[in-house]
Amino acid sequence: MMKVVKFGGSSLADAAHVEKVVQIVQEDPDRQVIVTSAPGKRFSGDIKVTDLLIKYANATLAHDQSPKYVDDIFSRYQEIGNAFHVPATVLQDIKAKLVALPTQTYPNDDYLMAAFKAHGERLNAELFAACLTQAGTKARFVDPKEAGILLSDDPNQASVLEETYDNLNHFTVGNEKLVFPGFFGFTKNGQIATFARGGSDITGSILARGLGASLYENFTDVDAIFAANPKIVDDPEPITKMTFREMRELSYAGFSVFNDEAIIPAIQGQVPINVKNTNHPDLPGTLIVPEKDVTTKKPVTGIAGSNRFAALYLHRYLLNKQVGFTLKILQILYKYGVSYEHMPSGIDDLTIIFDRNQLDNDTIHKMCADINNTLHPDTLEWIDDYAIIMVVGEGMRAKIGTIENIIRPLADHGIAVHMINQGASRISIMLGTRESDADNAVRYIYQHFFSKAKLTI
Ligand SMILES: Nc1ncnc2c1ncn2[C@@H]1O[C@H](COP(=O)(O)OP(=O)(O)O)[C@@H](O)[C@H]1O
Ligand SMILES: N[C@@H](CC(=O)OP(=O)(O)O)C(=O)O
Repeated sequence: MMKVVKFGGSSLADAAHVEKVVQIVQEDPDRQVIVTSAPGKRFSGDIKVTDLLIKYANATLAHDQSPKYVDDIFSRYQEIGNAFHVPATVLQDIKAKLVALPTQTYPNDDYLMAAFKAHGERLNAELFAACLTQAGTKARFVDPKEAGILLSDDPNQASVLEETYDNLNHFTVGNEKLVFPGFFGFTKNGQIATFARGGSDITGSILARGLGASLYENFTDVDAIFAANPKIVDDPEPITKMTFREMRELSYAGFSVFNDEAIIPAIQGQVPINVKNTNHPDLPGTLIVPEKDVTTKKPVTGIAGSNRFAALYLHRYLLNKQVGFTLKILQILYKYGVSYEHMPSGIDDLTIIFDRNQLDNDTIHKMCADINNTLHPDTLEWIDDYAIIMVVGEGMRAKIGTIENIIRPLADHGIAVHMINQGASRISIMLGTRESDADNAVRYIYQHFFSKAKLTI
């Protein structure tokens, strides 16, 4: 029985939190592999170390050599290191690595950015291994290079290469605690590459699969994954158990508590995930498993909303009769290196939904002009203000009429629904709304399905 345990930035933000993390690691001998994020926000309005490193990278690119960037970052590690009385050499080494970042050579600015960002986790893993050792538990830092965590050549949006799992298969977990930095790995050329933001969850999941863990524990700052984002809905119900499929859809659509790509390695390795609170480790948290008992009494497990989308609406009469129309659109997207998220269609209409974070204004402009010139649609409209609401639940499969219960509260409150996608996934219904309506849509749907009076129906 071996557990991989990941601690998010909120769990490692300062010495008081690191103290709790040390206790959590020490109280269960199965917690042998630890994954650390960079120190996160200590209070609302604080800046995560990853964001401080991004500022430092941008300053370096702008030839700004002010020492304030290193000072701000180093002070975060120093506060933790001093509280644990780690040997002076540990903190000296952290400072030296930060100072050296601008002097290294990088293939281009994107790789420079990746290397700077990765040091948030790298230095925190080194520091945490020293803190554990100080607290009497034998621990060592593991470089992702040593473990063979190989990533694609996308420096800031990398994905894991399959060889990683062969490499991890040969990696031995002994008696000492192993502390891995999350968020980054190495390309085959030996360059640092990071996952997208929030990617330390992915590292934990890769290690859980690759090292054959019995459980992947993901420690954060909430008691559970709730049925709706607690920043949108007051005091939402905790989800005690959900399936991998439910988690994947909910995290895709806004449950930022668990990165949406991070579920994939856990699914491949069939490793259950337990999301728990570092501040209340005795609570059960949320268990994410391959299958669960389904009840139609509670068809909806969670409701998520995300504003990170944009849509291209296209109307042309007899679109359904035109051979190769969609192909031509896809060729244009391919030409600009753009992937799409969803493409719901009618007889004469097509809506293409994009992840807005993947697109800059120049690309949007050129892509729309190309579509206009090549396909001559009757109407072409770019909708920048687009949100997706996802209502998810394994129980929806067997329950008739759920769609009505989702739409009715929105209609009652005057919220327009621009798109409904039901059927593609059997366990979710996706709605498109204006960004300004997204939070209220989540609130009204939540109220309908989770208020106690409604549940007894
Ligand atoms: N449905 C949800 N349930 C719980 N937390 C959620 C949900 N949706 C969004 N969150 C947010 O996710 C946060 C935890 O994720 P994150 O900030 O990435 O933590 P960490 O620093 O531990 O990686 C919570 O503080 C909460 O605000
Ligand atoms: N530190 C990185 C990676 C990460 O996963 O962080 P966290 O576990 O705090 O979400 C980020 O801020 O994106």
